[in-house]
Amino acid sequence: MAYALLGSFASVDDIAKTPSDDKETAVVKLANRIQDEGYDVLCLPLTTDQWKKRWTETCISSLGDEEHRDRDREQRLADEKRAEDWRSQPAFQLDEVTMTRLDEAQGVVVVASEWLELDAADDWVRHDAAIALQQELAYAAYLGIQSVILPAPRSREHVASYARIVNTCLKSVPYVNLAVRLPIYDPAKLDEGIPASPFVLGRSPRMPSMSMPGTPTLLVSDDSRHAHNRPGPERELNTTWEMWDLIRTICDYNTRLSLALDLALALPSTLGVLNRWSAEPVRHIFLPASTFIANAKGYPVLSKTTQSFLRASMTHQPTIILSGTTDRVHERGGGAAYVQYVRHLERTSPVVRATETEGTVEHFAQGYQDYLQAPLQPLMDNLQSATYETFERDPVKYHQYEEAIFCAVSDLQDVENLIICVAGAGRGPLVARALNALQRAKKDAKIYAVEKNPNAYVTLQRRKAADWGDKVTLVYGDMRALEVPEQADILVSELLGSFGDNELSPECLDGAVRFLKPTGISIPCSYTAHLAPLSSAKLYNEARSGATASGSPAGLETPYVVMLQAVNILSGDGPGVSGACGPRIQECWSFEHPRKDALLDERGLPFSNSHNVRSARLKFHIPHAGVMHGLAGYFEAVLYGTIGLSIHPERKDHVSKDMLSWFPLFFPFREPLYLPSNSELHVTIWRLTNTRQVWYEWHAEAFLAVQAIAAPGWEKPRSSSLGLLSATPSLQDLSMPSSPLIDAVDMPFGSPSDTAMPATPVREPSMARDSGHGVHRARGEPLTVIKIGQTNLHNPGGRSSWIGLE
Ligand SMILES: C[S@@+](CC[C@H](N)C(=O)[O-])C[C@H]1O[C@@H](n2cnc3c(N)ncnc32)[C@H](O)[C@@H]1O
Repeated sequence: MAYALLGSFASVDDIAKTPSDDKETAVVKLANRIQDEGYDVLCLPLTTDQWKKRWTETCISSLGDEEHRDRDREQRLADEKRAEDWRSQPAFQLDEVTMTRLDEAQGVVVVASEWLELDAADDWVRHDAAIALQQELAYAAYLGIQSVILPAPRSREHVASYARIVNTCLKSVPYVNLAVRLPIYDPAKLDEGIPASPFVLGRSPRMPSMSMPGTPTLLVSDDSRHAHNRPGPERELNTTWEMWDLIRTICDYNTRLSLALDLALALPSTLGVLNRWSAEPVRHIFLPASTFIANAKGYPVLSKTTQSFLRASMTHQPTIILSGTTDRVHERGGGAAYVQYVRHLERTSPVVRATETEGTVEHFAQGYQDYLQAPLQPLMDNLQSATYETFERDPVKYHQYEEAIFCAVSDLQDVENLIICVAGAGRGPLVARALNALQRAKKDAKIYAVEKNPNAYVTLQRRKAADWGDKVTLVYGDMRALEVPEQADILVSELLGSFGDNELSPECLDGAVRFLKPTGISIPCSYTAHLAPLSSAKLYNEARSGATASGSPAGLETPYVVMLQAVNILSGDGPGVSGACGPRIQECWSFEHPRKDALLDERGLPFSNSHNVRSARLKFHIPHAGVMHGLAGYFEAVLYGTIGLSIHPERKDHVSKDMLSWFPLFFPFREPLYLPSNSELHVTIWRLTNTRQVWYEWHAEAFLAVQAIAAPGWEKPRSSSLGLLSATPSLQDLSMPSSPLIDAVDMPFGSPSDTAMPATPVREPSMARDSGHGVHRARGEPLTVIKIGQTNLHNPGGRSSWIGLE
């Protein structure tokens, strides 16, 4: 099965060089030829150099710059009239477009005129570029083209203008998918002495030729050309991503807007930063032949980082667009070598391998990746037979249970008349596993199987009649209310949800523990909920579409079960700016069984559910800037001894590899929360309850460390008893902050330094990085932590989502 489509880029020259005849145009011939060469998709520019020439003459030459100031007035008026005519009725001439027929346009990906500067500093250039882009998109829509790659943004300064134009285009061309072309980063900016591209700073007349899709260069800020302000790689990488984040935010996360990542330049080895693209809608990847290096035999291969990146990108099922493959950039292999190599990367991608290997979660979950499902409510609802059947397909979960029962039974060698109670038996798989374990341990026991689902109870009766006989006694009813004739030595249950307690295992086992002898064993004996901050534009959009459809925030205040794929966990291991951060994925709370602490009534039941209320406040270190769309929830359970169940991403393979039964939980945020590099995230989550329901509420705050530099106008005290202060900075001393959000930071208060002075945004070069593990102070420069953002309180009072106790 192919995960990626392979695209071949044909330039205007390629089209011109391909002879056409009455039956087939050059474009149709090229499309057929590339299919024979193993490609799936033809990618080509929509317009020709004639269009660029006319647009440049019309819109740039008429601007009246130095060169044209001397022309006579009449000529200038005529030029301006021509431009106005075009603006009021934009249309192409025949030779300005590469395609005119529907058969040419079928299935192609087109590149809009890459020389259009939608983020030009000049208002007129920008205005006319916007009209030109709309004209191109309208023409693409006329031909039924579904995918258009937009000209790349080039200026951080004017990217909002770029985004505004793209948003207008998304509204005016309703059916075309647009992709923003973006290099992952621009190493030229790190290389002092290399002048910024004339393409970036200059106006359109000096634009490069369109024979190849030129790799766009980003203009971070004009200051970046000065050595002392040069951005580090992290900032450079952040800038391209932040541009994308701004564009998609201005376009309100439009699902027709995606990314065309440009891999023309060698990738940095900072893989942690590259992970962020996994949470973004990467639909196309540009891969020119020049990106490849030659191996020892002269064949084209990619650098290790690019290989890993491409392999990981297969989750997006992107169209990988190769260009220049016939230009003999490499000695050996010819054009076919590039195609074979990319297909090899696809085959050896871990995600592709996992998906194609039977028995893995990835194989089992095909079609469910990033698909939001409402969690089961097995207490309130009666499950369908098909749902039980899906559970029963997981060999790992039942194997773990059998091992746990086997070990517990073996440890109870001395107990006579052993009794096992399976609470919530469903269709009976745990009963069958308990019988297996007993046989293996050469022990006899009486088994009680308790089930409240009347329909599953019929299946249990059938199995008792056919397989189990007198060894098993069935008890129909709710374990919180019924009585069993005798107490058990081992209580087996599987009432766990993706977050451990979210299918009300604690509440149900409060009732079932009455069936257990005081010395008895509960399998599971404990379970723990875990959380991690998550970025995923896809999940946010999915949850939001539910909320928009219903007109209430419910969709964004409901935890979902979801097989996570196009996501990025934003946290990293490390102490963070406060020094108090926990690991990348953190424990929230635990439940233990049998529990010893609850006060019980005469029937052995707790008086209220207050003992099952929980809360957690977690601090996460955020090494790389990202947008948080919610929290990923996981659980781990100890069944018995060292035997457990885990969906914790870092431990599941050690504890219960290839277990299929649980996908993680996703707690969405109503609004995305921007987290700058080296920030700190504080998450508070509560498990709350009343007599009828259990629900979660969640909230997050973001903090950033800044150095205590005085605000402009503040004067350094002549002698500071605190001894903390650096010299009063001038305004020029404050270089551009690494994130636009830092500009919006208020003066802090309540921090130790605020008695002496307010803090202002930090000067980035003095914020030393601890190899991605937090920020430490540069000598003599104090850090203060300021709050930079927060979310709403989600699901207050369980207004949008809850789990029913009745
Ligand atoms: C997640 S299913 C597990 C079923 C089975 N043990 C298995 O592993 O396939 C949980 C089962 O517990 C039952 N259940 C949930 N709460 C219960 C309660 N309070 N009393 C009795 N049965 C309950 C449900 O009807 C369901 O059959």
